[in-house]
Amino acid sequence: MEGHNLDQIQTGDESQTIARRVQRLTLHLIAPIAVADYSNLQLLTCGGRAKKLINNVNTGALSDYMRGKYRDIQEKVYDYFNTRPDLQTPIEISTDQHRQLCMRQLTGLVKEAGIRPFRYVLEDPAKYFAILEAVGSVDFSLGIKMGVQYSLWGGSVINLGTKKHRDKYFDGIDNLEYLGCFAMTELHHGSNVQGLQTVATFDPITDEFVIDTPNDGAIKWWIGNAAVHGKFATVFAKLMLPTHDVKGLSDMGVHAFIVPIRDLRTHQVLPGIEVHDCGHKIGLNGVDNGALRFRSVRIPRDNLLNRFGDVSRDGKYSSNLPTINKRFAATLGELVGGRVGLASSSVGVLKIAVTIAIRYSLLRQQFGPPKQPEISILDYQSQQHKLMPMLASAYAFHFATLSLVDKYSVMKSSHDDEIVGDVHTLSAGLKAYVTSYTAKSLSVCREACGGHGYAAVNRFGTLRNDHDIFQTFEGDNTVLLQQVAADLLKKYKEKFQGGTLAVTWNYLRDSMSKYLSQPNPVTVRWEGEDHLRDPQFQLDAFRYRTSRLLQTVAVRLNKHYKTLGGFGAWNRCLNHLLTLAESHIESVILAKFIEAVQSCPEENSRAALKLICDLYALDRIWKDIGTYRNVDFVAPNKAKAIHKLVEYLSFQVKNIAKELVDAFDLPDNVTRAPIAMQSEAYAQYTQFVGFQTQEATAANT
Ligand SMILES: Cc1cc2nc3c(=O)[nH]c(=O)nc-3n(C[C@H](O)[C@H](O)[C@H](O)COP(=O)(O)OP(=O)(O)OC[C@H]3O[C@@H](n4cnc5c(N)ncnc54)[C@H](O)[C@@H]3O)c2cc1C
Repeated sequence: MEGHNLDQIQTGDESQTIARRVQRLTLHLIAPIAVADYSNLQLLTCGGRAKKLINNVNTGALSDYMRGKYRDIQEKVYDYFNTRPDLQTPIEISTDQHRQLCMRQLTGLVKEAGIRPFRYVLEDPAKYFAILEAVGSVDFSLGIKMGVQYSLWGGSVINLGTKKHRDKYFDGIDNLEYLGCFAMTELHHGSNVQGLQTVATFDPITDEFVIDTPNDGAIKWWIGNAAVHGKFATVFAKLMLPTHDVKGLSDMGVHAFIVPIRDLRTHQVLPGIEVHDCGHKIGLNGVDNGALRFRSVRIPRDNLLNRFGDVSRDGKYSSNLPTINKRFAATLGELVGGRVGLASSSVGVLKIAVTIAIRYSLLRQQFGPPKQPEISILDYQSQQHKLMPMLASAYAFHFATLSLVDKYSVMKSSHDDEIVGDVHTLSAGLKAYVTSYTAKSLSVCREACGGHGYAAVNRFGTLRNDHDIFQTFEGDNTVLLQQVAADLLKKYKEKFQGGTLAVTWNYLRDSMSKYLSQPNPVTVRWEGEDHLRDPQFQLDAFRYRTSRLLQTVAVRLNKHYKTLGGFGAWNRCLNHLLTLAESHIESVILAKFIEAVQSCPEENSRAALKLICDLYALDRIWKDIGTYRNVDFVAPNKAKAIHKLVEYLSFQVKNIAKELVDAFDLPDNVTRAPIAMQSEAYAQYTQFVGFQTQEATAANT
């Protein structure tokens, strides 16, 4: 690293200076306390460009730009829990107590604070997601319990059902009288929903469905709210209709049914239903996940959620959708809201973690030049390298998920087919990409805070454990990314057959030929800062990579198809397909970030956003520099210039890191880690473990 910076210094007497510096730098490694000349090191790090530093950020203006239109309701959530210390989750708590506390938190939110999220699931999804993010920052178990109640159980009733279901269940779901579950996953089948085995057989004599678990592999597993609190479950099962042929029954595919599981008055589990507790988990222990087995459980025909398919009194099936696959896609399609919520909540987790790590890194001092004060650990290039691209990513994801939420809201009101398709793919991709990134970053943040990052009170343990499963539920990330890749391939095929392309993927239509031609031998060598910081260059680089990946995987799939068939060919190219999906999602994120920079009305905030957007883009290019070099998109000199610029931008961002995390506008009662308090952090930390304040100690002696 240092050698690379030293390249900038040319000739002559300076070589001796360089030698001395190298010696000092080496000494620094052996005996850190003996570092001689930090200011020189700083200059080397910045490549002498300190004059261009952005030194001030208008935090208020930036925060206003970021906060979106639903910050007020988030503040209402924060304020409510701030005034109710009895509802705050202690660091150490048993599973049973945590579940009860989580239930009291949810009841308090709805009945005492008067925040009724359910109506927003349909009417104003953006407001619903804003509440979800705020509630998650109180306790992620609470966020998930609320999500199970309103997006999963409630969402399935209103999105998969019809007016009669809405009329009957809306109020009870809204006021928590009808606590419910979403029972899709089984012991043997999670990702492969079409493999579900639970059956719902229509009995024309009694006009009922009979729900059965045919074998132990079909036990509903992991069902939130089932172990303790749920009264109802939306159960996903194969709808079987009696026929008059030899088969006797016809499988109409997976449908959703409302099944009461506990008595509304006594809370006893109803006959024919067996419930067991999935037990203590790695995280989210405030949520009571359970397993359900059904033995000839009878429910009225009306309990079929019949928006996409219905059964008449005489046992005739009807649907506007012609095939099982189309009905299945429509059913699952209504559930994408959960993914949108997880993607934006995951950004909320990332913001909290980055805020704690950066505030502490600014406070914490270790080592320094001889006879000079110690320096903040954020002044170390390595700490900047860990945290500054992460801060830039938190901003990038913020704008990308805001735009996803907006698009989802439009989809809910317009039902426009093109937007529906776009939201499905985008929600799958962003959920997968953002949650994977956040999960990895939580460990980096913990490590960046050293030993104090390991204290449970400083939050990284809970954040990491609670968030980890975001990568799996609402669709396993690896499976979701394949949906993105499949969609890109579909669009690619359409392009070459002359079809139109959906909005988000427009760049494929506009630029495929440009990106698939050989890179210009002159521009691959351009290394000037203005060029590298030009959004057009950055977007071109991202899209070039995606287009190449898309074209090469299409060729490979085609080749393997002949010998391996569709499934085998897909599996042979799977890693390639996943890289393609991630690359595409990164392009979408960057495009949204660039748009957000350009739309920012206040100059000072725009400059700060431009800086972190450049860092986001160039850091991603640098992380994948092997690919860019392999295809000669960048020449060696340009690769080196990108690396230098990433370090320089990280250094610049470091100078405004405090303001950038302040602009997230997360109050201390949300971040909560004593080491990240905005004042007296060390004092708050020492008091947490039991030491008195210095004033109190003095008064007692
Ligand atoms: C805490 C918690 C709460 C939950 N809450 C609910 C709930 O309320 N209701 C509900 O119905 N479900 C719930 N679930 C279940 C959750 O939705 C499933 O766990 C999830 O869908 C993944 O399914 P799976 O566990 O069967 O994993 P699997 O599908 O078995 O995946 C295991 C591994 O195999 C890989 N894999 C699978 N298929 C492929 C493929 N095609 N290509 C490449 N790799 C593949 C995956 O990437 C993964 O690494 C919950 C789970 C947990 C842990």
